[in-house]
Amino acid sequence: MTTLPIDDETRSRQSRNRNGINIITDLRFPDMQDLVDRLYFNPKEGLIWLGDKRMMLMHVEAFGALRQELLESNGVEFTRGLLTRVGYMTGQRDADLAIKARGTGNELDIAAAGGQLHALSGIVEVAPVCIEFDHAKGFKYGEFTWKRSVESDVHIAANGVSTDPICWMEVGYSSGFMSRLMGRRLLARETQCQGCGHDLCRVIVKPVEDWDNIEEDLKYFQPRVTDHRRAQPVKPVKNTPVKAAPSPFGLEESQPLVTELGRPVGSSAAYHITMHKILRVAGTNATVLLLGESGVGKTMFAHELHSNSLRANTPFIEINCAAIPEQLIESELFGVQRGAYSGATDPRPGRFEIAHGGTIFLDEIATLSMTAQGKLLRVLQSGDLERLGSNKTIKVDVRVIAATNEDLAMAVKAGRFRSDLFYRLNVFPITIAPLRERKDDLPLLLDTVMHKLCALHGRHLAGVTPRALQVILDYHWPGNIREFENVIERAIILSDEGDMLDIRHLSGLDALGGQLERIGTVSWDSAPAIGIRMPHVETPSVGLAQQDNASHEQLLAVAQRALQRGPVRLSQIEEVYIEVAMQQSENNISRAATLLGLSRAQLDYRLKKMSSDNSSVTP
Ligand SMILES: Nc1ncnc2c1ncn2[C@@H]1O[C@H](COP(=O)(O)OP(=O)(O)OP(=O)(O)O)[C@@H](O)[C@H]1O
Repeated sequence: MTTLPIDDETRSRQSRNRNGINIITDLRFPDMQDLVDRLYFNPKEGLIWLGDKRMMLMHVEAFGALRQELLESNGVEFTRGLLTRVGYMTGQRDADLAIKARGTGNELDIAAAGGQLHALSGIVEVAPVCIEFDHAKGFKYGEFTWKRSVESDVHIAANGVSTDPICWMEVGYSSGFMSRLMGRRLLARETQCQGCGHDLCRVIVKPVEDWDNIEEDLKYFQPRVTDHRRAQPVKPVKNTPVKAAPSPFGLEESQPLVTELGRPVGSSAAYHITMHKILRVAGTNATVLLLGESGVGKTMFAHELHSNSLRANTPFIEINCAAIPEQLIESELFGVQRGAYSGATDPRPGRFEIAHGGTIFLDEIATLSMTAQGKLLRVLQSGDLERLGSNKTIKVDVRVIAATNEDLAMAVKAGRFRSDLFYRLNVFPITIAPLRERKDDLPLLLDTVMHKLCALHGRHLAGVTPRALQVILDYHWPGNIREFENVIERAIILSDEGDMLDIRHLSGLDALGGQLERIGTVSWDSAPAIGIRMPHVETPSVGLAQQDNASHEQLLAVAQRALQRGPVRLSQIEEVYIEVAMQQSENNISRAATLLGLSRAQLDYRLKKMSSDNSSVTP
């Protein structure tokens, strides 16, 4: 892609290079007229737009009153969490606008748009202090000062000087903006704050893994910890469960955040809406119906619901109705009396009895036989069941969570599902959006899944290359999070110890229809790309992304001409690129490897292979 000329102000920055870390100081933001030009007022129709997003003007006093009421009625933790997440979401939206507005400029200008849009929205005046990036790993450190933050002003006006930093929404904004821009989890922290009486606020942004005690900050990005206020028990569960299984995802607030890896994560609006619904219904005894495509996380959310319920310390019994043969499903769910059929030599409790006092999760509910549907309806209505072959009624107290990826209303119409059961189950439906509609979750998911799977496979990876990130963020993930986990797991296994996870490791995506969109990276002047994602920019395709000056059309033309002349060996193309990279880097293997997006060891291996292949064909 083309790089716009750097304006005078940006050029005035000082750049030092130390141990592969580029430190840029004396930064000044570029002219922001391009951003101002995207602010439209249409007072006649009551509309304000910033880019393609509708905005609103709000009195700072009104915001202050709202914030104060939240603080007084819900406490600091709740208010901080809420404002952090509102800020995070706004930052993500502004990052999209920054990419659209400055997509053809250099990366520093795109990043600067965050501070400028924050100021344009009247929230805070931002000044950059220092930015560092690592040649191998990308963005490493950013330091900014803030003046006149809206939150410090309203906080001081209402409460006086605070002992702790209080620009929660602004911190959320910076974290959201930078995470969206870099395609990985970055976190902003206020190290000094005007709300505490300092001259100005000072903010540091770093990758999540480079901060200590990160759990303290991260909990505000998830609604569950701060928003969770359990309802009082509707009625105490009296009976001891038949077989108590410890809940794998218990959510006592005193529990360490280590459980984070086994619990849902996300930062998209759709994710937050789902979590809010889960938490709202968790404290009741209502039956819940989880809807959504395969692999979106229905099972995981069912666990989350149980863990947040009054039954958290009671059994959570999970049953996949589709995995059990039709003739066995009734005995499995409701139990068997001795002699109910030949072979039933012992009486056996069903899953409902085992779940007594706890929760049963019926996955793939649409596959239940009509008889089983009838029995399930009875349990839901009266809590009564009879084991197969028995007349004795057993009373159970079980909360039911059901899930399906089918349209149950259609199944009712087709006569495959009882309408009375459908209405009974549909008391509180929660639809979980597919991953393609909540791409904001991807950086957080990638981070979580990488940590989990690297630990599982004993691999230590240096990170993810910008171009691989771009593919991950732009792919439409038809198999949702399950597919995402599989692709990342395969990629981790294919990577060598110490590698950066790269496009060549993402093999599963090609197999799924080759739906990769065009990708590309932009350069930070002549330094390696720091990973800003450019989803809508027409740039060279996979494997050619490093050649930021070649247009896609030019490369297509070369490929077309070559193939018209006859068959082409892909390995030959690879060799040609390696040769050119070696020439351009004057045979410096490390520099050539950087040009090709490879590690030094990988290029070294290829060079040796090329030379042994060539010597074996030379007479
Ligand atoms: N929000 C999330 N955060 C982290 N991991 C997730 C999230 N949602 C789902 N996963 C992971 O994705 C995988 C698929 O999730 P899950 O089995 O819950 O999907 P599902 O909708 O129940 O699928 P199916 O309909 O096929 O039963 C699991 O490994 C789960 O751990």
